[in-house]
Parts: sequence; C-alpha cells; structure tokens
Amino acid sequence: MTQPDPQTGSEPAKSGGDFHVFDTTLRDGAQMEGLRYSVADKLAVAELLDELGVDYIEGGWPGAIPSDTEFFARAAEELNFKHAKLVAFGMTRRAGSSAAEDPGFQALLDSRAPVLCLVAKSDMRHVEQALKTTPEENLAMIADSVRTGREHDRQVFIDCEHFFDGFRHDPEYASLVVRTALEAGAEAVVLCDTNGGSIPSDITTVVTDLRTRLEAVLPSERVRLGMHAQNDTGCAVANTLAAVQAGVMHVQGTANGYGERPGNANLFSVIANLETKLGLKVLPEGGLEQLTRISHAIAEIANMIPDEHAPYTGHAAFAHKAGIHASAIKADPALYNHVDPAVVGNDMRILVTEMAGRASVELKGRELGIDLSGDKAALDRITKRVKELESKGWSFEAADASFELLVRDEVEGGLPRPFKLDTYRVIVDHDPTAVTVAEATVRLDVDGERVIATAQGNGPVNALDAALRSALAARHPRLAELTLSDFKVRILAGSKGTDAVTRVLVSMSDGESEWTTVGVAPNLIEASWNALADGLAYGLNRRGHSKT
Ligand SMILES: CC(=O)SCCNC(=O)CCNC(=O)[C@H](O)C(C)(C)COP(=O)(O)OP(=O)(O)OC[C@H]1O[C@@H](n2cnc3c(N)ncnc32)[C@H](O)[C@@H]1OP(=O)(O)O
Ligand SMILES: CC(=O)C(=O)O
Repeated sequence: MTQPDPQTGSEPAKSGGDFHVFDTTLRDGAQMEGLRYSVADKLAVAELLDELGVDYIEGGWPGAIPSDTEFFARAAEELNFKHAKLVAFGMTRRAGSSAAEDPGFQALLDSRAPVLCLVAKSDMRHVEQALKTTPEENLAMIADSVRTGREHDRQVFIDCEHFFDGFRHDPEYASLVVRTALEAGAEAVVLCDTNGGSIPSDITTVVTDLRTRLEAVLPSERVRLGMHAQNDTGCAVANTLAAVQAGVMHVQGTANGYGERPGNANLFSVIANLETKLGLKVLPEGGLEQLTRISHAIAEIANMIPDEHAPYTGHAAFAHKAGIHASAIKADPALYNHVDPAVVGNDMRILVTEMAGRASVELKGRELGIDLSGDKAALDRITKRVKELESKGWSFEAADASFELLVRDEVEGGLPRPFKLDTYRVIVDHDPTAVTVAEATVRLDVDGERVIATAQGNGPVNALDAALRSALAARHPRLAELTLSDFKVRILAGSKGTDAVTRVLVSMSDGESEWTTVGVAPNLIEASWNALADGLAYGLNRRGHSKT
C-alpha cells in the first residue's frame, strides 16, 4: 500500500495491500473486567474472526495463562483458518537471560502458533522502574527475542508498551527501541498507547516525528509500524485512524472494543472507517457485510449484551427517531445515513414515537408492509394518536406490533380479534408453608360464544396467560406455538408521585420471528393484560401479515 502523506494530506491508497488487520479480542479483549471465555468460546470467536477476514488473531498468552495454553493446543488441532494467522502473545525474554533459555519464551514456541507478538518496554521509566534493568539490556532483550523467534520460522511483531508516553519523555530512546526491533527482523513494530491517554493530534505528531527519525537511518520500506490504542480518552478509534493517516500499516483492536478499563479500539469501527472513509480495502471480498452479524455473534459468546448504540454495528446505528429526519429520508435515505447500512450488514429503521411526523409514520408503515402514501387523513390520525398515547406513557419504538395494530385499526378497521374480553379476576395466594401461587379466571366472548377458563401460574401474569390460552386452545390450536420470550416492566413516574403508570413490554415468538407489544395502565396487571392480549392477537394473525 502507498502510505498517505500526513504533511500533504494526500489520499490513502485504494487497496489494503500489505496492510494488516490484527485482532486481539482473545488476548487484550479478555483483559476486560467481567469477561471470561472458556476455551470452546475462544475457538468459536477465532472462527468468526477468520470468517470476517482479519489477517491476525491473537489467541492469548500460552505458558502464562493455563487456559490459553490449552486453547493453542486445541487450535493447532481443530482450527483451519481460511485467511487469518494465529498469534501467540508473550513478552520479550527476561533481563539477564537468553531467549533460547527463557521458559516463558519457550512456551510461546511450544504453542505452535506461526506468529508471535511480544510486548517490550519502550519508555525509559518503565525500563528503569518496572524491569529494573539498563536501557542497553532492554534493547538486547528485544533483539534477542525477535531473532530467536525468526530462527524458529516465526513472524514476530513487537508491541511497544507505553510508546507515546515514552516518546514524549525520551524520544531518542523510544525511537531506538523501534529501530532495534526492526533491524532484528520484526515484521512490524506496534506503537501502543497503553494508558490510553492520547488524543489524535498527539498520535499524528509522534508517528510523524518517529517516521522521520527512522527513515533517516532505515530504508522507508523497512519502517513498518502499527497502532494499538486503548480507549481511556474515548479516542481509541480516532487515534488508530490518525496513526493510519500518519503512515502506520497495521492496526490492532478488539471485537466491539472489549478490553481493560474502558476498552480497546473497537476493531469493527476501525475496519468500517478504513474501508468506507479512507478507501482502504482491508478485508477480503464480502467481509465488511458480515460486520454486524459477527459483532453480535461475538457479543453472545462473550455473554455481553450487544451495544445497541455501537457505531456501524449497533441495532440503533441507523435508527431514526426525529420526524424531520424521516421526512428527508423519505426523499433519499442517504440524506441522513453517513453510509448505506447494508455495506456493514446492518439495516436502517424508522422509530415512531412522540417525535414522529407524518413521514415517520409513512416510512414505518412501509417497513411493516402497509402503504400509507397518499392517505394524508390516515397519516394525520395515526400521528396524532401516537403522540397522544406516547404522552400517556406508551412507547411504540420498541413495540412494532402495537404500532401495526394501531395502524391497521385506523386504516383497515383492525385485525380480526380472536376474542373479546368480558372480565378477568386474579387471586394471589400466599401460604408461608408453600410456594405462592396465582389463579386467574377469564371470561371471554369468542366468536359470539361465552368462554370461561381458570388456570394457575407462578405469578398473576403467568396465570392470566395460562387462563387465556386454555380458553382459546380449542378454537386456536396455533396458540401452542406462541411463546412468551421477554417481559419488561417499567414504572413511569407521574406528575405528583402517586399517580405513576406502569408500562409493560411483552415479546412473543412463533419460532420464526419475534414481535413486541406494549400495554400501559395505572395497574401492573391491567398493563400486562393489554400487552399480552395484543401480543396473542397479533401472533394469531401473523401468517396473514408477515412483517413485524
Ligand atoms: C499492556 C498489556 O496489557 S501487556 C499484557 C499483560 N497481560 C498479563 O499480564 C496477563 C498474563 N500475565 C501473567 O500471567 C503473569 O503476569 C506472568 C506469567 C506473565 C508473569 O508472572 P510473574 O512471573 O509472577 O511476574 P509478575 O506478573 O509479578 O511481574 C512481571 C514480571 O515480568 C517482567 N516484565 C514485564 N514486562 C516485560 C517485558 N516486556 N519483557 C521481559 N520482562 C518483562 C517484570 O519486570 C516482572 O519481572 P519480575 O518477575 O522479575 O518482577
Ligand atoms: C500490549 C498492550 O496491550 C498495550 O500496551 O496496551
């Protein structure tokens, strides 16, 4: 790749060429508080990252962390990457020894990983106070470790810990560390903002100065630098891009930005920005479209809730709520999307709330397969109803099914209702010697016939659900396929504190898709009933109206 010129701001090259995307989800990402992968999890994440098309996957630190040693042993047998190379992370050999005799270094070779990434000290203060050795011995540790790795046919990367702080403190020494590693045969030297305290202008200044120093003593093609940014200033992605624009050709980061403290550079944002903003094709063909899927799949394996608001991959990354936005999107989605969401495998969504205008309602209708264009009167009525209901605590943005029921009420006289409620009654029976049970009785009008059913449950809503299903089972056997997948309650403070209302969101599934309805009432059971009854009615009608 031709490096962009930071002085002239010339355009970066259009192809990634020998640019590296280096993922450290399984090593640095695993240093995140609250995150713990099993070996099987790590194998699954590595496979997903290879599918995405990253060039290097750092799997952990064999020899230091027992489960990482096991991961590398299993990876050597079980993983068959299409594109990526597996990397074993470790540190340069200990002071006063040799890499050949250092047991830690030997464990890296034993891991059978074809690539090593070794952390090295580049800040003089760390050499003196943490390593407690001399500047010369630190350089010898780096050179010896790189050469020994190369002698064993390994590609070797050097991660220069605290590089930016070290360079500001002593630029001569920090540059000498990088030069020593490159001269010893390192594939690239990665500049780490370990404390994450830098901002983009710091990165540009340091990388530019460093390149000038190195290119004065080395051929420019040998000055191969990388960037590893922590997110302590919230600038990790911006810092990585600044480094690329200043000439680095290797970027490190983690899936969804997982990592120690506030995390690492979110590699998915970095990749998307490199491809769509800097014109660098860094993934194989088709990779970028997998970004959203792979981001969510890794979150699931990591047992983390996917970040709804993550750039590019979040569920809300292309969700538009404001009426004015929707009205422009109606003319052309590009007016409010910085890129086409499909490029990263995501979707645009229109949210209908009290901030909606007619355009939002029309676009949302289109998403649900209902053409409202040209029906100004219906658009006015629906927009007005949404605003009124939202002001009373309803929330349609998370309840598409309730919005669809409302729209169909307005334009089609409503979906056929499988039942009409006459009354219900719920009793909760607390017995200190037994499990508390709830009993519900419902009286319904089903196709003109009165049906009464009673059922028990572990709580009032569960009992109501069971009674309703029992009343309808004979006429609607498909009810058995509809399961309750989520139930959320929120108490909304009223104006005087005592007049609070309850909002319930009920999500249901028929095994193929999921839909959500909302109910609002001063009473928890009433709000739940409303959401539940609408959810079941919607589900029973679903085959006829396929989108939620
Ligand atoms: C910035 C980063 O995120 S780097 C990655 C950090 N990750 C981890 O630390 C996770 C895994 N770490 C571990 O399991 C352990 O810390 C081990 C196995 C590596 C070392 O454990 P111990 O031998 O008990 O040493 P301890 O953790 O107390 O201290 C680190 C030692 O490594 C030395 N060291 C630190 N960096 C380097 C380096 N780049 N090269 C050589 N030696 C180093 C320190 O001087 C210290 O030496 P000492 O044992 O003589 O005091
Ligand atoms: C190596 C590394 O993870 C860091 O310096 O942040």
